[in-house]
Amino acid sequence: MSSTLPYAAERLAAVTAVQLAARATRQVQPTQATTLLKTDTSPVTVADYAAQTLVSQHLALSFPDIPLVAEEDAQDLGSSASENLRHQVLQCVNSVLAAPITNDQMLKAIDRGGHAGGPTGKYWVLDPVDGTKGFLRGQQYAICLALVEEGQVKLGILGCPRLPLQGVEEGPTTGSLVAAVQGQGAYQYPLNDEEAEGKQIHCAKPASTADAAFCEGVEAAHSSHDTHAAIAREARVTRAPARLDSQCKYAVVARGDADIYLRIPTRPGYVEKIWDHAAGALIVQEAGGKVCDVDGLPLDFSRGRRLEGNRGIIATASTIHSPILQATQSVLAKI
Ligand SMILES: Nc1ncnc2c1ncn2[C@@H]1O[C@H](COP(=O)(O)OS(=O)(=O)O)[C@@H](OP(=O)(O)O)[C@H]1O
Ligand SMILES: [Mg+2]
Repeated sequence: MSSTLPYAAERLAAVTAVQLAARATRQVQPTQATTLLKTDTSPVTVADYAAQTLVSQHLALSFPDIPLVAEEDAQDLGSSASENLRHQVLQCVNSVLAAPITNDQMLKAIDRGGHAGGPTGKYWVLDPVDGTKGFLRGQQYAICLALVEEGQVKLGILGCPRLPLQGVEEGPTTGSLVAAVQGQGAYQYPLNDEEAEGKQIHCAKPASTADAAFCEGVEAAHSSHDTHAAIAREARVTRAPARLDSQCKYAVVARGDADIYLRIPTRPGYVEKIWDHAAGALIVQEAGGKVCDVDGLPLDFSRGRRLEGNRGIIATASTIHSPILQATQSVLAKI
């Protein structure tokens, strides 16, 4: 891609950062990954901290003045009880760096991620290991990085180490990297193959919802499988859903391996985090798809670290967007 295109320098730095982080996470054995439970009881592992360190550090080299909104902070890692974990994270980080960093540099890099987000300026948005539960099960996860400017997502990268270049099935793979810049389309590459020619990807164009394939998260606590099934019945979707962790769901919709990603909240009160959606939503839109919340509103990334103005997520091929939104609203009206 020509270096004169808008956001070319940011894209290059972001892709390299994600590749570096993906290489580090691949060295962590999921079943033996040292894991902490955060205050919200969600898990965080050596891979999450290593990936956040590497992405934050790499971005700061080229763009020291662009702040970072990222999922993790170094508070738990800094405590004396976490010395063993801290040591493992530093080892993992330094195993992929030509010039090793120190413990203090690692903690500082992680804590660069505390930016508040919001409607003005430029900031990076990072989920270092999205789908941590999938990572721990040996299933899908993704390193997700976006650039937001004046509240709009301009750039999105998904590094998906366990996602084959085609299809939604698990299997031995070198992984996929999917990238989009606003107005420039969405592209896919083999993960970690810098030389490879990118392939432009597009959402499928199913003629009707009856031909459509939908996907959803694995964890029933993160979105309501029952409500998704009711929406599928209402919209006459006949195929069983594929279940995948992480923003790999956006990637498979963007390349036409699925047509619908539903994420309907299981309980009132959960507000989605911007790092769980920024990169993926742009990628689906740049592949020709549509993304909105259950009220049909565009996702508003300008409201801070969470999507304060939205409820749930619907990402679909554009040909079936309206019937899926209608079916969602009709089902939710009856609950
Ligand atoms: N209650 C609830 N509702 C909705 N979302 C929640 C909820 N709790 C957590 N999270 C966030 O879900 C992120 C993982 O999403 P997934 O799509 O991978 O979920 S699933 O496991 O496949 O169902 C996960 O991201 P990671 O922590 O990066 O894995 C969380 O940010
Ligand atoms: Mg996440």
